[in-house]
Amino acid sequence: MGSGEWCLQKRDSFKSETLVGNETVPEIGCLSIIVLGASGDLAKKKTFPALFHLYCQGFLPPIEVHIFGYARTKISDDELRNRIRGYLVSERSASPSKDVSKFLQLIKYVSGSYDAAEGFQMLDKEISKHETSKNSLEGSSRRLFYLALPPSVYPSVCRMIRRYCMKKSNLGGWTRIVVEKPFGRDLGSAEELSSQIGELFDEPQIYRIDHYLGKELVQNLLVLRFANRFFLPLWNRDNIDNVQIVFREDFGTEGRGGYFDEYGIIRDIIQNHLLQVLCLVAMEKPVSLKPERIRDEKVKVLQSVLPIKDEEVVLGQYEGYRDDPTVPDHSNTPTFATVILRIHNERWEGVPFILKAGKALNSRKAEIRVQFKDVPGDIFKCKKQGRNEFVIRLQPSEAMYMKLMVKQPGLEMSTVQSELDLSYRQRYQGVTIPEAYERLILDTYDPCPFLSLKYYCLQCLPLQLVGLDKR
Ligand SMILES: NC(=O)C1=CN([C@@H]2O[C@H](COP(=O)(O)OP(=O)(O)OC[C@H]3O[C@@H](n4cnc5c(N)ncnc54)[C@H](OP(=O)(O)O)[C@@H]3O)[C@@H](O)[C@H]2O)C=CC1
Ligand SMILES: O=C1O[C@H](COP(=O)(O)O)[C@@H](O)[C@H](O)[C@H]1O
Repeated sequence: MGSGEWCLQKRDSFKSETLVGNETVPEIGCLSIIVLGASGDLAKKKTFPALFHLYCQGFLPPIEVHIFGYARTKISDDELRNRIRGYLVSERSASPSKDVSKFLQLIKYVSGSYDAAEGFQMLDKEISKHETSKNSLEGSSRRLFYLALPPSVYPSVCRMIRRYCMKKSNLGGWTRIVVEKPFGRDLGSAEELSSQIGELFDEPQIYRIDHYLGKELVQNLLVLRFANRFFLPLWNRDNIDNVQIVFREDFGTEGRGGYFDEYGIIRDIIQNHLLQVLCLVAMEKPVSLKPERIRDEKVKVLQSVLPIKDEEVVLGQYEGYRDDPTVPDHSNTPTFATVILRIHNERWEGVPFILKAGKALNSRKAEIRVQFKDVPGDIFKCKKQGRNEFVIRLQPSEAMYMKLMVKQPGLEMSTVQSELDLSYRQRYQGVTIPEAYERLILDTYDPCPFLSLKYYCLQCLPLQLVGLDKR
């Protein structure tokens, strides 16, 4: 590759193998992806678009794949297709409108409740019909159930899947379930949920996902921290003054009040997305990239977090939140929160980790801002111009930049703050960065050979560990 040219390494699809007893069996059966909660926000904005991107790249060959939507809302196949059509945009498609139409034809919709046999029996019938039409051998079919639903219905949905939608899997087939955050409301409910799901499915069948772990620059954190000599000696309390991890969104609940009001911004964003990022910023080097080893280091960070002080929490609710018809009139659910976490260990003692998240703010941004301490003995008197900062912008427009002091070009010896800027759009021109959900979903049915399975699907982080469960 010549200098200045960059490309995104393309990942080849390959035929996975699955372990049946002591033998590995190739996965040859057809694949059904079932999106439960297909009428919802996540399904429309993230799940179906991610499936579309995978389709455009050849990771969902129509010859072996079918997609099902399931929810209570009574709509036809075409109505579901029309709801999601506008969200299907792919820079990787040579003929977008043709691809959209072909992709939408792969989708079938089944309506039913989340706790009654009838709907799931109907769903099973439709999936089986598709498997038969693809001549999939009994025992070889793969079924991926994606729960784009509030966690309150996970247990009943899992019971229904277990009872009515499981098939033999002795010829390389499998049934997997994907569950979203927030995983319960607090430690007690998370543990209860875990044991309820654990009674129905084996651990390798369960994927608990947090899509922030699939974002390009969150993925980059491990590389950045542990493959660069110059960050190693600086990444500690001697040099870092504070770390800010910020999520801002410029829209409100938009009809999702039924889900959001039950959880609030802390459970929706801070406990999962921002804590996962905090763990990657603060943890020690794991002994390998195995998911269990990364999890071990994250848990150590969380166990070192001190109970949060009331005076280090700010909560708020945006004006107009209660005007959303899906939000109860007297709700006091926070839509904004700032929380300071303090990690009581050798590396981070005294360094505040400031976590901020808010909906309906004036801009959309997610970033990590590492602020360094002032230089001791400042002979240039440049403190007022700002400190060194290292910023990792997760979105929009992925970038990393370092704010640093330089000499103002010219005859005088004066200082000015400038930036070393690695903006991805500029640096990796022509490269399309995958959406977080693309990676996550692909890994649930076609694990990457270079990374361990479940790399992105780490255990949930209990709220109680950091005392967030009381809010
Ligand atoms: N939206 C997003 O951007 C993201 C969401 N998530 C997670 O995905 C999950 C779903 O989120 P989202 O799609 O936004 O939520 P929605 O509020 O849109 O709910 C999804 C669907 O679930 C059904 N539903 C909603 N509330 C209830 C309820 N109380 N009981 C039973 N069914 C209900 C509805 O379908 P019907 O009535 O037709 O059955 C709805 O269309 C959540 O756990 C969320 O944290 C994760 C990442 C991003
Ligand atoms: O998990 C969630 O994330 C989305 C924001 O995701 P992003 O990738 O667009 O940053 C948020 O809107 C939603 O409330 C929450 O459930």
